[in-house]
Amino acid sequence: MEDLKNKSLLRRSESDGGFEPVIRMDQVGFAYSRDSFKLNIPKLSVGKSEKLGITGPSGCGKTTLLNLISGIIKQDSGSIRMGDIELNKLSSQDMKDLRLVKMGLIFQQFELLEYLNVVDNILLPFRINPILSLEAETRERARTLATSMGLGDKLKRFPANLSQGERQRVSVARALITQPELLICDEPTANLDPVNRDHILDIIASYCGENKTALVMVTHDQEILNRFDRVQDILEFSNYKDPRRHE
Ligand SMILES: Nc1ncnc2c1ncn2[C@@H]1O[C@H](COP(=O)(O)OP(=O)(O)OP(=O)(O)O)[C@@H](O)[C@H]1O
Repeated sequence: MEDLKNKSLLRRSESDGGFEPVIRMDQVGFAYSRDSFKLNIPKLSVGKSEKLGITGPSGCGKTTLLNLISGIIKQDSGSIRMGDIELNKLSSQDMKDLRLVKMGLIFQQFELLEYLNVVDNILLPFRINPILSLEAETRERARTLATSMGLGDKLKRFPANLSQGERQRVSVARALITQPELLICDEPTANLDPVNRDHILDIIASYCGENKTALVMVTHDQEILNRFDRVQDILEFSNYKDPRRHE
């Protein structure tokens, strides 16, 4: 994708005033196979600076939704757009590039590389794809980001020598180092104690607030959902039958 290679898509539009959706789904249908679990999403969008919480019972399709938004899987029908880019029209390489440049992903498992130290784990997006060039300024930014997350004295440590909360802070910094327009989080604090949970959520919220980054986060935790502008229960969009509900 030439635009991405020229990095013109790296720039944010200043004219969108925050109302233009960063991601927009229309009439999206998805099934892993016939006669199985299905998602049907008439409309769902997330605007610049908006914080959308995603919830619903286990198995109702929350991770599937995140995988659709991040282009890891393709919908069967309908459209998913990021700005004016229709995701399913991209080749798989262009989709990977788009994901790398415009999206930050944070998961429940921290997914750090054990043989890289804190700074090099944060810089991973720059190491795996030539469309992002690793400059001295980026390295400095990684150090500053890590320091702002309380990792300033651990920049050269390897993941094995970090606590759970520290590991997740590294993975948050790695998701933010590319200055994404959209941050996608799948239960990012599920493996953390309440103190570390609140610390990570505060870091994410303040980053998104300062940078007008759109946030989509899956969580079961009602306390976390209270922090969001909007909450969407994915059960509404899926044919999943919740065993806890009696007809
Ligand atoms: N690769 C796959 N192939 C077939 N079915 C799948 C696949 N991945 C998930 N499913 C099914 O799709 C449904 C939705 O799964 P998904 O992981 O999106 O749910 P979830 O709401 O994120 O669940 P949890 O809260 O337990 O993580 C489930 O019924 C699951 O069994």
